[in-house]
Amino acid sequence: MLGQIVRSLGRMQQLSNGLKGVRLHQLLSKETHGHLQTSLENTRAISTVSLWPFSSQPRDFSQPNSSWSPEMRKVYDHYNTLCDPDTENGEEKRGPWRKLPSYNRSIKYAAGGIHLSKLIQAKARLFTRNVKEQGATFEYVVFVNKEEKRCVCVFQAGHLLEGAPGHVHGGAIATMIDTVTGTLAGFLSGPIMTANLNIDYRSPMPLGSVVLIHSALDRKERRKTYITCKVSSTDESKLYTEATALFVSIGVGHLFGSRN
Ligand SMILES: CCCCCCCCCC(=O)SCCNC(=O)CCNC(=O)[C@H](O)C(C)(C)COP(=O)(O)OP(=O)(O)OC[C@H]1O[C@@H](n2cnc3c(N)ncnc32)[C@H](O)[C@@H]1OP(=O)(O)O
Repeated sequence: MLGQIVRSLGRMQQLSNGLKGVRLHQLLSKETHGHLQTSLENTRAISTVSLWPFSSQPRDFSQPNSSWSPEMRKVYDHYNTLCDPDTENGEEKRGPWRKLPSYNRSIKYAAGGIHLSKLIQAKARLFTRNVKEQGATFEYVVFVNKEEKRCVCVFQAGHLLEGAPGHVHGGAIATMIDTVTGTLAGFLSGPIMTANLNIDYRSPMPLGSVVLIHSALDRKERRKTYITCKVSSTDESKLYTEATALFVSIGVGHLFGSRN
């Protein structure tokens, strides 16, 4: 068995060596190459979150899927259109809005530090993206406006997030607030951790709701990034939750027990 694995690895190595120097378009059909090229171009535009340390192509969980309600899709389309480039005098100009991709794993080894077993490291998944059934928990997509230092998340709360009967669990709402404010803080300040989160729950959020989570930079002070957050209905007539969050910038060693 072990011998078989070693031989397979050897064959893969030979194949990989043989492929060196071969261009991508020589390996793929014209159409596949075109799709890949477009998706690479879209990914390149997103500066801080595009480094993917794994060998396989990751799935972007923030793409529309069949569980999305018409309301979720409509708001997504609205913000997605803001990300489209404008053409002026035949020249493409990009506005300040970007859609951020969303994967189900964080950066290898930063998932929990070197003290975790290889098995746990391999199985670790992002909390908000760890249920396979589409629409059951957190369906969301984040759009960021770099110039205005703010972002908006369109969030559809699934049936497995129940807290009070028929309504979304406060911890699930806190999770989304931490995720969205943390995404913005990370986008603006690089590696950070949540130091403080204050939440005011203003009205109960029915399960299945589609809501907007607006986050904005309040201020930066040395290593501290302060973010404000409001959760409302998509027409912004109903306020569900308000929050403030503090993120502290960390060095690479922080998650490994070192202060450097
Ligand atoms: C790709 C998907 C993206 C999803 C984004 C998800 C984001 C989610 C992020 C998280 O949920 S992280 C998990 C929850 N957070 C933690 O586990 C953090 C645990 N706490 C720590 O690791 C440390 O306490 C922390 C990094 C927050 C700060 O420790 P440090 O030793 O680096 O900082 P230090 O104590 O020297 O404080 C630095 C500054 O922050 C201030 N500070 C620290 N903790 C504070 C606090 N809790 N409240 C108020 N201020 C605080 C502190 O007073 C000081 O202010 P000054 O610069 O003015 O002196």
